[in-house]
Amino acid sequence: MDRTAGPKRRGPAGGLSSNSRSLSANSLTAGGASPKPSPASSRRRRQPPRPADYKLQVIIIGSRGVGKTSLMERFTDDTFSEACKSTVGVDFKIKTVELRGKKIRLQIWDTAGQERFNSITSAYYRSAKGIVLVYDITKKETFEDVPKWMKMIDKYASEDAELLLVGNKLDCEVDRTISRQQGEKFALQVTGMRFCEASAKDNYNVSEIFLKLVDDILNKMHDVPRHELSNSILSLQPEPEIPPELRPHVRCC
Ligand SMILES: Nc1nc2c(ncn2[C@@H]2O[C@H](COP(=O)(O)OP(=O)(O)OP(=O)(O)O)[C@@H](O)[C@H]2O)c(=O)[nH]1
Repeated sequence: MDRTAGPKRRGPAGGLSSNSRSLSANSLTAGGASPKPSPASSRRRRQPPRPADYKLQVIIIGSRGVGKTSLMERFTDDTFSEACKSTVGVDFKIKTVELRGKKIRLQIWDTAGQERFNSITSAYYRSAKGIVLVYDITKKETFEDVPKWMKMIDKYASEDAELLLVGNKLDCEVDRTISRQQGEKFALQVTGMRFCEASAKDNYNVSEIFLKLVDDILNKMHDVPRHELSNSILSLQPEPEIPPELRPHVRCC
């Protein structure tokens, strides 16, 4: 499969809300003096949480130290650590998001950037409905590695997987070595690939990355009525000016 040729896939928009996996109000015990709960509260307590309408898998790939784990943890737990702990093999976290009335259980696979784990991580590409390919805007070599990661995608991922290229560490603007235009230009060459810059540290565009990906994945699924998805507009934080020649083409989240 070669994604580097052919027409661009259409980019849907998405208006959405999200919520982390949390204790349901239904799990709280009823208070009050009576040891016997009222029929209404007893009904509430027994009610199981609404099951997810969809279960989706998303994988995060990219070179060592670009911030894959940080993006995942920022999205799932709203935490950030300055410590550099290399992922060994793969790790995952789950977050449930709500998108236009649909409950989606998102399983996010965080892969090791070190090449020696490629034989392990490649096994997780096939089932991913969405792929986030990350580079570090301050480290040229991580951007130069992007074609290598594209080869992994071409080899192991489903052709239907939604792709998003992310230039992370936008908070380190002074150390930037890869311009936004370079990232956009690369994404333009790949069929249907979106592009955005983000900062796991500053929590900039992080939830947008995952929610946009989910939105795109849902758009592809037949049983979601088109009219439910057509009005979605993802609220983005303002981004730097895009040169006019690139604006109409780039699918930016
Ligand atoms: N300034 C800044 N630092 C970041 C950002 N994201 C991650 N980092 C730092 O970059 C280092 C590597 O982050 P990780 O999330 O472990 O990177 P990774 O891509 O998961 O690394 P591997 O597991 O080795 O492939 C850590 O010290 C993070 O604190 C960011 O947005 N801004």
